[in-house]
Amino acid sequence: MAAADPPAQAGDGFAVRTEGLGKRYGAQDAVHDLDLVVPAGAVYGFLGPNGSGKTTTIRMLLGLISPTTGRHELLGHPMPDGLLAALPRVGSLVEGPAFHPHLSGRANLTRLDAADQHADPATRHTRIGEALERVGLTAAAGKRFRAYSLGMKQRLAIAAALLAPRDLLVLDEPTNGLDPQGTREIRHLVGALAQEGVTVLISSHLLSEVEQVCTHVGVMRAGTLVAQDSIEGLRARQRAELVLTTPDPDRARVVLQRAGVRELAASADGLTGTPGEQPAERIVEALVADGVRVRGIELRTPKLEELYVQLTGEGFDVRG
Ligand SMILES: Nc1ncnc2c1ncn2[C@@H]1O[C@H](COP(=O)(O)OP(=O)(O)OP(=O)(O)O)[C@@H](O)[C@H]1O
Repeated sequence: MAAADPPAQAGDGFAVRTEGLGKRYGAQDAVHDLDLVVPAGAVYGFLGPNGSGKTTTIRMLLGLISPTTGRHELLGHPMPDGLLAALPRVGSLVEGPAFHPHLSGRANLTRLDAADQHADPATRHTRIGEALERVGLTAAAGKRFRAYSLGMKQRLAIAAALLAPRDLLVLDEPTNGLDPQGTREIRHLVGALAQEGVTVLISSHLLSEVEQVCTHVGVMRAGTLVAQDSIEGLRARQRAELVLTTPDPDRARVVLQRAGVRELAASADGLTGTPGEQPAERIVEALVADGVRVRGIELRTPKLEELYVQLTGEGFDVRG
């Protein structure tokens, strides 16, 4: 599969690139002026609350619906003209293939593979065996589809998307409705595919489900892309906060200002502020040297989740 078949060169190193892409339904902009950039080789977490426009975007990217505005490229091919050239290298899980409940996982894949006019019947058995192996369904291959857990069903759908070698895999909410174990399995699978050089675009309304596996994220809010960056880039935007607990806030304020701490604000039991270059231990030294009684000091880096809540204006569901 993709391991033995190196990814074709995506255009300028981008698997997906959109410019001013938009979709209007009546008076509603479901997606507005979208400039999405998915570097080749990335695992791109496409995040946003329900209804923020992720599925509409994915459907436009895959040519399932026509954009109202803008343009986009898929694996370097301008759409829609390059659809036939790009699509064979793109696997997707959007609505999911229709599986037959009474047939086994293997038999379902055989039906799908047989329906693909580009698939060589001579290598079908091997191809299906490899796809099942890849998603960890070899042992359950003979089980009827209806007896599969939701996680197994999702993995079978990914196996179906992997029947041909792919450079790009687009997964729309693949962890939706899965238990933590099923979610971990999908994450593990995405990580393994990325290791093989497959670019993955994975949408989710749950940051916590994709954060560990993503190299890049894009955040949608009400049809607009409100942030797009590498995970490191996003983390770098996070400003640490200094939280000082002291019964001497006035004196502490003077010392902290001198130590380069900005945006000082009174809290119930001390002060908070944004630290400058000085490390925490130097700040403590300075406070103690000036007779400030330090009951507690903490340098807190907000979690990425908090940034997303700010960006989307509403909380993501966070599974505990
Ligand atoms: N065919 C359609 N006709 C009219 N409105 C639509 C259509 N498809 C989507 N929308 C609207 O566009 C907006 C974006 O929907 P979309 O499904 O893309 O969001 P999403 O981020 O994928 O959310 P979810 O996770 O719930 O699927 C929503 O307000 C939705 O109601």
